[in-house]
Amino acid sequence: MADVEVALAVENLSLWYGSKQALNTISLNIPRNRITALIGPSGCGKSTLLRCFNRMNDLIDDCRIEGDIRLEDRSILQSGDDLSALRRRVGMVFQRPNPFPKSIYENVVYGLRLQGVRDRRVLNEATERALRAAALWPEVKDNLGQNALQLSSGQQQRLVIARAIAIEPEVLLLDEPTSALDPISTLVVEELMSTLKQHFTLVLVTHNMQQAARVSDYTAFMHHGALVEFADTDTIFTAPKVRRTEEYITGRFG
Ligand SMILES: Nc1ncnc2c1ncn2[C@@H]1O[C@H](COP(=O)(O)OP(=O)(O)OP(=O)(O)O)[C@@H](O)[C@H]1O
Repeated sequence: MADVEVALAVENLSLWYGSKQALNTISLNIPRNRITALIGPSGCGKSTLLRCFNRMNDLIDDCRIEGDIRLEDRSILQSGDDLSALRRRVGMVFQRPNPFPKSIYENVVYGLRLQGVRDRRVLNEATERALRAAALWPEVKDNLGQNALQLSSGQQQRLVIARAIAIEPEVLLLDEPTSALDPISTLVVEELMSTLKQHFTLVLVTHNMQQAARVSDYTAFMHHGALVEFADTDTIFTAPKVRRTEEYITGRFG
């Protein structure tokens, strides 16, 4: 990892839901402009760690965090911090496509309108740019006024990605973004991730080890809230250093 710059630095991060510890002293550096996959058996803490990066866990009562996360060298866990500013910099896409019941156009410009952008030309250009980047433009360019809920689920997921990137975040968090999609749409979104990393840092939670192996540059294997091994994806899948990683990727548990 000597040649890559760090987007997110996680330092001794621990998290409790009430008395239950879900993350245990995790430290790792998420490289900029790369795809980092978080893998591990159900309940190991993947989504919890992902949600720390845009402080979605703040919504949960009884959630306590120790340690630190730095985004481009500045801590994001300070209590006085502006959460909407953080979420502009760290966007998120969920398992089920969740477009708003509005037109395709209004979905894409949603974040820009919240920021007070009114200039029609700016909004139009941003819409085309985001939809092109999300590999959806050719399919929808003549129907931008159509209700987003009429799109297929694969198109909806690409629209949600367009909505997230329209405000040009630095980091895009993807929580099992293809698990509700058919195999063809899954491949389209996987190809899309590979092009998006030119502009964004991507962090991907996936249950699908083939997907992690196909699309990610780095893989973090987690178990029982701890980070067991973090390395470039080839190393994790072909020559892991820790026995538990090897047992997991060869399907011996999980
Ligand atoms: N809101 C919550 N309140 C209490 N416990 C929670 C909450 N969210 C998650 N947990 C617990 O924290 C642990 C980690 O959950 P998390 O969802 O991060 O795991 P995961 O690896 O993403 O799992 P999966 O692959 O099944 O989605 C689990 O034991 C889970 O039950």
